[in-house]
Amino acid sequence: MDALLVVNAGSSSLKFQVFGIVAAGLARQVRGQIGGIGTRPRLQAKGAEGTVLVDQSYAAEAVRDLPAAIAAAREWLLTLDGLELRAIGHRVVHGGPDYAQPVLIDATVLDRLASYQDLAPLHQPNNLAPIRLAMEINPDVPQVACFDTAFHRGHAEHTDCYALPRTFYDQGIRRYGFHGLSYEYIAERLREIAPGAAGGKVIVAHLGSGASMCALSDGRSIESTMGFTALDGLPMGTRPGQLDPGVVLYLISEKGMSADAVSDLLYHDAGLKGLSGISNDMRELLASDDPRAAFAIAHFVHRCMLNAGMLAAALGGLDAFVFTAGVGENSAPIRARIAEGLAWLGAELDPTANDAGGPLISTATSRVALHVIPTDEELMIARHTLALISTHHA
Ligand SMILES: Nc1ncnc2c1ncn2[C@@H]1O[C@H](COP(=O)(O)OP(=O)(O)O)[C@@H](O)[C@H]1O
Ligand SMILES: CC(=O)OP(=O)(O)O
Ligand SMILES: [Mg+2]
Repeated sequence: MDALLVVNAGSSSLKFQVFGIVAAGLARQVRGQIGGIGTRPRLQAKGAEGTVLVDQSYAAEAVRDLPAAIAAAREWLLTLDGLELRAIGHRVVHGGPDYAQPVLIDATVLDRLASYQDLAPLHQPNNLAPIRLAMEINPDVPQVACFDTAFHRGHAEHTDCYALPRTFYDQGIRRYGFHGLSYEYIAERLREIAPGAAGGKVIVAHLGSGASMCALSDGRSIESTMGFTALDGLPMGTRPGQLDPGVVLYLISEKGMSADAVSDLLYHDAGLKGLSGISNDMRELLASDDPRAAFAIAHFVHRCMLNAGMLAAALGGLDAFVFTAGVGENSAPIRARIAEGLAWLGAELDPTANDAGGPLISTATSRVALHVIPTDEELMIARHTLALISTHHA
């Protein structure tokens, strides 16, 4: 069967899917991930009918980082039979000022994407490594890059800029926003499951190891909590979210930290991990009775509530609020606490529906509909990849 492989390297997970290319379009064959990288690594994959193909846990040291996860996933994928690889679609977190659409990758494109490495150090190297590997091993298989930033590129310029002299904007120092493939997928799903709200004012909260929110107006992104890099906005597993830039200046000039040391702090040792001193993994914090875990969670919920208010202002109201990604899809207690912070906007949680995981978790009288929608960045990537290789070969 002709097949398309999709690779999505996140900050704590490597997700992958294999699709058959059939007359009707795409037929999912495998959906898998290695999650809990560096904490509780676990390779899981399911087949077309949801049958478990593999479920294997590793010691934390065995899959310490994304490159190790890529190697482990590759080893497992090579055991699959009967698939003729026709294309590979990749999530590439940063598309910089150049890419507002998915692109077929060649050496020139790859060089340009590598030049954004410092703008997404947690992701871009891990997004590009499998591209280079596949170019070496299968140079004839076309590869497509799909960007987290692309969905936000329609933002109005006055929302997309920092209040810096104009020349900085022209140099590409802008509020790009991320998780765009997830938001694009949710906007599509909303049109199917809640067409009324989909045409209105919606906030989508992508709460995973990386976390952000997006304001959707009639299905288009008009604002996001992330900016130039994926450090801004909400607190995350190991990133602080919004931070006064004065803190960075102070650490360098007064505390003698090098730029590398500050970068390490902001990408690897801050966020839930830094604040709790326990873990970057929300599951471990929820399970802990250490007060520092509760403190980190309280901070996370507080910042989610504040950022939701900001995006509601950008939209001029709110019709629906969507929870997605690892925490948003799986944690009823976190959803409940964030929903409490949306009560002033007219959101009313249905606790039974929330505990059952949704999909609709608001009461019948709630003025704001609350949804849980599992995201599928890989499906979005597969569609873009198929569309690009089809036009390219036509
Ligand atoms: N049942 C759960 N309760 C709370 N948090 C969860 C649960 N399941 C997964 N998570 C959180 O989701 C995170 C992973 O989300 P995911 O969207 O896959 O992240 P990423 O793509 O950024 O690596 C984990 O770090 C974990 O904290
Ligand atoms: C951009 C980003 O933070 O991605 P992830 O949530 O997959 O780490
Ligand atoms: Mg992710």
